[in-house]
Amino acid sequence: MATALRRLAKCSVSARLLSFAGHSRGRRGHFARPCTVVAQRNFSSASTMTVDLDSSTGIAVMKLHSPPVNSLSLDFLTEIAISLEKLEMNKGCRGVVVTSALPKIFSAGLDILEMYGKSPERCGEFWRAVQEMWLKFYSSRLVTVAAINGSSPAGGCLLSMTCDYRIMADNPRYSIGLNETQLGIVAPFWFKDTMVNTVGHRTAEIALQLGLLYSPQDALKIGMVDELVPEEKLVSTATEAMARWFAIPDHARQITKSAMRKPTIDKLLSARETDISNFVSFITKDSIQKSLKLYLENLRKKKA
Ligand SMILES: CC/C=C\C/C=C\C/C=C\C=C\CC(=O)SCCNC(=O)CCNC(=O)[C@H](O)C(C)(C)COP(=O)(O)OP(=O)(O)OC[C@H]1O[C@@H](n2cnc3c(N)ncnc32)[C@H](O)[C@@H]1OP(=O)(O)O
Repeated sequence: MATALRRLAKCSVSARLLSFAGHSRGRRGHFARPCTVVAQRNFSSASTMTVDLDSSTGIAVMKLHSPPVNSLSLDFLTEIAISLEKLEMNKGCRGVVVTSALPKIFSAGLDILEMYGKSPERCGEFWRAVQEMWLKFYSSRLVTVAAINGSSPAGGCLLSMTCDYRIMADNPRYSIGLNETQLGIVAPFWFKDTMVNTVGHRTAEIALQLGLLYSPQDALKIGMVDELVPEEKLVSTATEAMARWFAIPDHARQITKSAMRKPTIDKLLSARETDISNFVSFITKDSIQKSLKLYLENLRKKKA
């Protein structure tokens, strides 16, 4: 099943590129299994998330549910990317709210177990799926809002930064940021570019080098998130925020989004294979594997 999903993901890259600037309408036939929208019905087949599209508002809510921490494994990334692709293909959908179904955690970022002790081939396949998820979200024609209802380190922060707008639960126990350097790894250029596009160059420089994780209040101060609300109001605030974006004609908003993001997207598209081989050679180094091992042990010790 997961392999079939991944194959489908690979085939749909061209569809994603067409989706820029409003060319996506009426392309439902591109999929072997077009999704049928029923008001308030869940149409996701994956067990790791639910996707509910309200056809009266055009807003879908994607709730990530991959216990214990929504870490982004190869299969989970593929399911997320395909779920977004299905929404993209659906004329009735104009926006998506991404949130977590797990308590206290939005996403723990990339699944460290996908990067530790794996073959170079598997690491390459994993990295392609990370790229694909980023490309799909960053280039989405939809209005994307992250409703961050828990901690969101590294890849979790990246996922939220691909969205057009971020609302976080105002809970000082949660944190968000690109903390890669703390694991002894390096955020690749397109993580860095997404961060720079979100918070500006100087803040990104400090945040990335120190691998900082911010409290919601501090994340608001630096512009990593746009709004803080009490947790129980998160999804309702996200759907309300969506109304402001829906008030703008879709084509004007989509072309503007494309103009803002296209240079960053093109940079990865033109270096995709090199980026994969850089990742594979970096992550499979003995020294990096040792850092990851230590980090995993510390995570486990923290619990004991
Ligand atoms: C030259 C450059 C070229 C190319 C680029 C090269 C490299 C770039 C490479 C990689 C980029 C990576 C980006 C990432 O996303 S790395 C992942 C970073 N994530 C983290 O650091 C988060 C770690 N986790 C936590 O901080 C916490 O778990 C928490 C705050 C999310 C939740 O805390 P809790 O106390 O609620 O839960 P825990 O007890 O800590 O965890 C439960 C369980 O889950 C396991 N786990 C946690 N996070 C991960 C993860 N990211 N991947 C896999 N597994 C994870 C944790 O170990 C526990 O497992 P056990 O129950 O003990 O088995």
